[in-house]
Amino acid sequence: MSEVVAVQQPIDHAEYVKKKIEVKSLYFSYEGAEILKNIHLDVKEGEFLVLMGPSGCGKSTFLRLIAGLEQPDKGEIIVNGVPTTQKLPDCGVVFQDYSLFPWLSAEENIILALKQKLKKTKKELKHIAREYLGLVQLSDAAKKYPGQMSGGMKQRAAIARALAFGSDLMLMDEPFGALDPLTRIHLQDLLLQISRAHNRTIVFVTHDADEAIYLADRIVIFSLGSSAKGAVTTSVDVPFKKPRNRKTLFSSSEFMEFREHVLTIMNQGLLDNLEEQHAVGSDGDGI
Ligand SMILES: Nc1ncnc2c1ncn2[C@@H]1O[C@H](COP(=O)(O)OP(=O)(O)OP(=O)(O)O)[C@@H](O)[C@H]1O
Repeated sequence: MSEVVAVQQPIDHAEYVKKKIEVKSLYFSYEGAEILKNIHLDVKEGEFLVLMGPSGCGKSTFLRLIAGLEQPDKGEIIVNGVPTTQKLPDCGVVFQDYSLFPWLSAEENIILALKQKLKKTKKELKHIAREYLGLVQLSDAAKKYPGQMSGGMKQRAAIARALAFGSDLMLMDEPFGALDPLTRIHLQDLLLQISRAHNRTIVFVTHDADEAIYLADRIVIFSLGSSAKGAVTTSVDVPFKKPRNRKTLFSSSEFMEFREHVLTIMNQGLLDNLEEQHAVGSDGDGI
């Protein structure tokens, strides 16, 4: 039995654990197509929650709703006890398009974000920006503009900005997708370290099952419903104690079994969806 693998549940379900995010009976549609239907989800303070699921099932939309960038058709999202309709939550975000201002350098992009929040001199803000660019191994690119950076560099600059922003809630949409494997490992460990040291709550989207299991306290799997139905979610607690040793974890039979379990839930969702589409097709106009 490997030393990092634990069979008992690591998540504290005691009542005093504070809820960071409460999603209550959430419905959301784009142009009449229901994307999310009746989603209920609580995220605890300090929890590392990973969202998985096939492309197009609504994971990014769900993050945008939590950030208050979209509003629910029905239901509500409460962050720190306040509905997102009343107040935009204080959160650091990394979205797939990086959202860097093209006319500002990597460093200036971070300084601009910090300026809105921290009462510090330009020199102090620059110092913080440099510190976080260093953490994501981008010190040499501080003066570069987004147009002069690769996809992976822009992604790291956006991560540095979100980390520097210092919010205790981070919403991250496939933040490591464009990175080479070594940089990805480095940033996974950096994120885990920061989340533990500062008790940050993280909601993180990935398509990579290994990354999900290594990082998460809990994985929520989104499955595509039929277009009339909206996505459904399944929540799975990750049964391995933190901090995790990557090598020991990935070589354990418990990890392989759990990975299989997660992938089975994902595949089942896809198969159910295909069957539903087939059933709808055969009831239709008999093509
Ligand atoms: N601004 C928009 N207007 C209309 N439809 C949209 C818009 N944004 C997303 N959609 C649709 O909503 C659905 C969910 O998209 P979303 O980006 O949330 O999925 P996702 O699970 O994050 O996908 P991926 O894994 O590919 O990033 C898709 O069918 C998409 O086409």
